[in-house]
Amino acid sequence: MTRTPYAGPAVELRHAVKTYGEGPSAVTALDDVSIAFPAGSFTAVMGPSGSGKSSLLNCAAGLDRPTSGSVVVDGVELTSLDDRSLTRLRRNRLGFVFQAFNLLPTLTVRQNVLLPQELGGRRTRAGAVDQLLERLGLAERADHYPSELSGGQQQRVAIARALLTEPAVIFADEPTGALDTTAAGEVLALLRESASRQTVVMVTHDPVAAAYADRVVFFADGRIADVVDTPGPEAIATRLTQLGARPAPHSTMTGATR
Ligand SMILES: Nc1ncnc2c1ncn2[C@@H]1O[C@H](COP(=O)(O)OP(=O)(O)OP(=O)(O)O)[C@@H](O)[C@H]1O
Repeated sequence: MTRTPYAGPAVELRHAVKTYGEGPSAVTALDDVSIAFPAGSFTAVMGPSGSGKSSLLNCAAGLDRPTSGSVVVDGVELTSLDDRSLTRLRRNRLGFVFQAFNLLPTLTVRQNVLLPQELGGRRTRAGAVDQLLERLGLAERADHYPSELSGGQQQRVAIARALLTEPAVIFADEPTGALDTTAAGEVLALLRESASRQTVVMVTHDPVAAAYADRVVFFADGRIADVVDTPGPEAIATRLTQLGARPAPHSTMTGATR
């Protein structure tokens, strides 16, 4: 079946509200949030701890459902999908990269990259994994195990795994949180490069990491406090401090930016 390309934003939240709990102890993590992530863009989401970044990511990626409002991903209204269809859309159209690389230690690099496809019972085009590993500088590592790789290499394997299905959107949650400055720079450059084909939405506490994005969305108290196009790390750090965030413990502010 051919799919008509969808011309709208890759991800859009409309009046999204996310409330945890009920009554007086209820917490509003997303307070009427409307935002669109254009196709092919790279957006960093920042804000103080508890400001709603993970809630945004989880709702935008269909890992959680908003209490009210709507989420449209790649032209599909997520709130209208049952759990099975949502899982299928996540598998086929979305990629995920987390701080913990989430690789299986008993599988090689190649097997780790292929695992989601195989679990989903799908075939992979011959040569697709090798091409991807080549592109990500991992060609020599295809038959190695995660314990034989550096942190940066492991995260690149996780990115290869996320890219294999050529998803519409990559959601990254603190992808450089466990990496040193050099490895973080390599991973961020890869995400940047991917953003020409995929849309990337990345939650980070690190102003240097955020400076790789096309724009930074700042959250405070469950609302969007600011959206800034291509700010530098210093401007990002200043805005974060104004919003009440403490400096990130693992910030790579001392390292080079793009
Ligand atoms: N499952 C949950 N149950 C109850 N409250 C929750 C739950 N998840 C998040 N919250 C609350 O919702 C608010 C927003 O949380 P969220 O995790 O989205 O923030 P965050 O910006 O990602 O924070 P951090 O930077 O610390 O990860 C916080 O007050 C948090 O305590």
